[in-house]
Amino acid sequence: MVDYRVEDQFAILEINNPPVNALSLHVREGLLNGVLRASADNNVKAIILIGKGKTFPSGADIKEFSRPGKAPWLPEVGHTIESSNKPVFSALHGTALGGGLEIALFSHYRIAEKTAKVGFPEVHLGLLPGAEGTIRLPRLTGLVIAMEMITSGRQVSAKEALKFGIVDKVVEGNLLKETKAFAKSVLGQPLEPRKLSLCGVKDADQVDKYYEAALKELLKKYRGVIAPVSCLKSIRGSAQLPYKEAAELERTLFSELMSGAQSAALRYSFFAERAASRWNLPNGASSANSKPLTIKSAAVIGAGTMGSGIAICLIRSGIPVILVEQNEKMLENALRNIGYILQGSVKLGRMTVDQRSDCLRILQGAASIEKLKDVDIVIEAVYENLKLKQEIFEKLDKICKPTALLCSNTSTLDIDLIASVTSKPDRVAGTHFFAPAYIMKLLENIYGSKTSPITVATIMDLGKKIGKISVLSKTCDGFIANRMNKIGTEAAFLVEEGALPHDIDQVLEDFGMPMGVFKVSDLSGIDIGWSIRQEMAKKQGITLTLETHYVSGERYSSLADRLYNLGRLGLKTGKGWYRYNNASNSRKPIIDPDVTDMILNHCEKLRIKRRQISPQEIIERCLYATVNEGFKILEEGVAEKPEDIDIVWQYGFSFPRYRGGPMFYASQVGLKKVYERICYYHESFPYSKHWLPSDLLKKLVSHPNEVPINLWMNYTNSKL
Ligand SMILES: CCCCCCCCCCCCCC(=O)CC(=O)SCCNC(=O)CCNC(=O)[C@H](O)C(C)(C)COP(=O)(O)OP(=O)(O)OC[C@H]1O[C@@H](n2cnc3c(N)ncnc32)[C@H](O)[C@@H]1OP(=O)(O)O
Ligand SMILES: NC(=O)C1=CN([C@@H]2O[C@H](COP(=O)(O)OP(=O)(O)OC[C@H]3O[C@@H](n4cnc5c(N)ncnc54)[C@H](O)[C@@H]3O)[C@@H](O)[C@H]2O)C=CC1
Repeated sequence: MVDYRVEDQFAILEINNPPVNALSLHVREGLLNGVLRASADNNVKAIILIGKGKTFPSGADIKEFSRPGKAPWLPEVGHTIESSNKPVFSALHGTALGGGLEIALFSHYRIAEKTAKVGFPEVHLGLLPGAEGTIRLPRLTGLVIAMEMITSGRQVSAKEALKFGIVDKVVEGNLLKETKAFAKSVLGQPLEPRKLSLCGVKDADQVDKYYEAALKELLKKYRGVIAPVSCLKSIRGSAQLPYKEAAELERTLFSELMSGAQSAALRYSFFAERAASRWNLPNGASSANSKPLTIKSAAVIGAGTMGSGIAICLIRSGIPVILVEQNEKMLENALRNIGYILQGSVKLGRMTVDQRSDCLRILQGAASIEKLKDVDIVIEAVYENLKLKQEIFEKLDKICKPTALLCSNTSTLDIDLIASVTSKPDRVAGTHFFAPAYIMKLLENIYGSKTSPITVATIMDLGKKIGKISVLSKTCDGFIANRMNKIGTEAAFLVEEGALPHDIDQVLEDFGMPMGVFKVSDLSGIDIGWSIRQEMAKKQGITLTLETHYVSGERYSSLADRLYNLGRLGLKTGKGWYRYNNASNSRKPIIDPDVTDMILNHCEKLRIKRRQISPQEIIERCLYATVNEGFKILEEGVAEKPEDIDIVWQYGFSFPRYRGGPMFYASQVGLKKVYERICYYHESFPYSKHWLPSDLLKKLVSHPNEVPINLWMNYTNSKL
């Protein structure tokens, strides 16, 4: 794991632990033994630590954090490095992160290859750099930069690291050769001034001021997240306490974070995200054995909200797009709108003026689909209407080249029904983007019964290329995301039973959702849900009234229909579940007594006796109903593994990452407890079929050994 050799009186300790040279136990042992051996060898003048392959160590081995660890610990390795009688040089390339950067900070000198990046990403894992990173970095950079780098987890370039004083030299070419050359130039100089444990923090007298300012920012930016604040406390300790005591404080804070629920969820999320990019189809095809096609050109049909956003995602990644609308006028409007959106990105500093021009240069409009014969992929984003989509796919089947992939952005429709009108159903799939498509990171890809592995591999790969997190779902009504989301339904029932919209929103926001469900509904428009419900009723041959309380034996809430009838369509009309001060263009929701009156009237008419509802019930009703559906989705193979579901929720619905996702959350509460509450709610609400307990969940609770391994979370010890 650490190769030891002596060259030109340099002991070279080459860390070899692919893929990212994580500091696993054997690497720590190798470093410790290597430094001791070199220190005792009279033929060695200096020691060089370097990574083999693509990087210097990118951190501690996160997998080791979930099991009891073993000494030597990183701080012990670090102090052995610092107290060596020979100068130690860390030669950085790739990504020197976390524990990797800490090892470098224990070294006496740091040389970075020009393209290297350094940083402390621990905060993203709900941790702090616990091998004295919070004590050492401020000694090099001063407090402000250390606070910013450690609480944000930002990686900085070699050039910036040089400016901040983190590295001593930036080199080009052969890193080892350049490090030796640098080493020769400083050999013989005293080591004491190079030992950070002996240095002070230069702006220590300003610590209270910097701490207060940073804390204020953090509390605003990372509501409910604890690691950034712990990072800050530890950095404050670095300035206020003697080195040893500061290190002890850091250790205490690190242990608190490590044993806490937030870090467990964030570490799970790190691996879950990577696991979601791996997929297996029932026919044995998988991400490991299927190669994607290269997508060099694309077409998007329908330039409304979604189509325009999808086109932006593609052109931003350099993929030329033909955007198709119904007529020239609509096309012109859409192209102008895309120009404005990109202009907004320039204003926000997300792209340059030149990049915007490059994007627009590869965007072409068309008012007919006849022009699509040469494109590699078509993404259809017209209205959510099966007949219309089938007509379009039938035409595309005739016009497009035989190798072209034909994809739909449908949010609910069965991909098999869309594919059935084509002669090449193996080339048909769903590519479900989330609104706004040019911002939201999730791409939920959907395969039908005939979709080929190449098609799946290509859309999963395309997602990655355009900067999305791709997750694969089998086709079904609503796929993973929309099928599982029971929050809105249960929230409306809770309002009928006694809660008020702002009570529910507050509880969901306190849980960590960025916005409560009623605020989201106002933002997207009350009319959107209304049209979906009307369409559904039409399909079933039902007429919905304001008194409708059951539809086909299922409980139904007409509260939102009442809002629609009152013209309260949400933010756009200045009134919805909340009121908005449109005169001042404010998007701030204001609690509206008229809505409370409307709710009370509704309940009176339907003879619903209202009662006090606790925050606990709100969370249980909204989340456990969702979790129950999640288990049904797993059972049916719609999602292959729980990690896929949690990643869909994190990136599609902004579920707080520090809670892992609904499935992880349920595992932390305890599946047995969740199951019991689901059974209780099923008994209480027999007319809501989403409370019918999932068989898989029942089995996990009663006969866990009979459940296939992929239906367990791999990266956590789920509690029963
Ligand atoms: C008696 C008791 C006494 C107790 C005393 C205890 C004292 C203990 C003190 C310990 C202090 C430790 C302090 C510390 O500083 C902690 C850390 O260092 S935490 C880790 C910080 N580093 C990171 O968070 C980096 C995470 N990785 C990345 O950001 C990216 O992987 C990276 C940029 C490095 C590379 O990206 P890319 O090329 O895109 O590759 P992938 O992301 O796909 O990764 C490839 C592969 O590698 C796995 N992996 C990556 N990083 C790690 C890691 N740090 N540990 C383990 N595995 C890692 C990743 O999961 C991928 O594998 P898959 O199989 O695909 O999942
Ligand atoms: N709006 C949302 O939040 C999301 C919507 N979706 C799905 O995306 C699809 C599109 O939705 P939106 O963009 O919201 O709808 P939209 O109404 O904003 O846009 C649809 C566009 O399709 C165009 N169109 C209709 N028939 C056409 C044809 N024959 N040829 C070319 N263009 C045609 C319309 O002129 C319109 O501009 C739907 O299937 C929807 O379910 C998916 C995810 C989120």
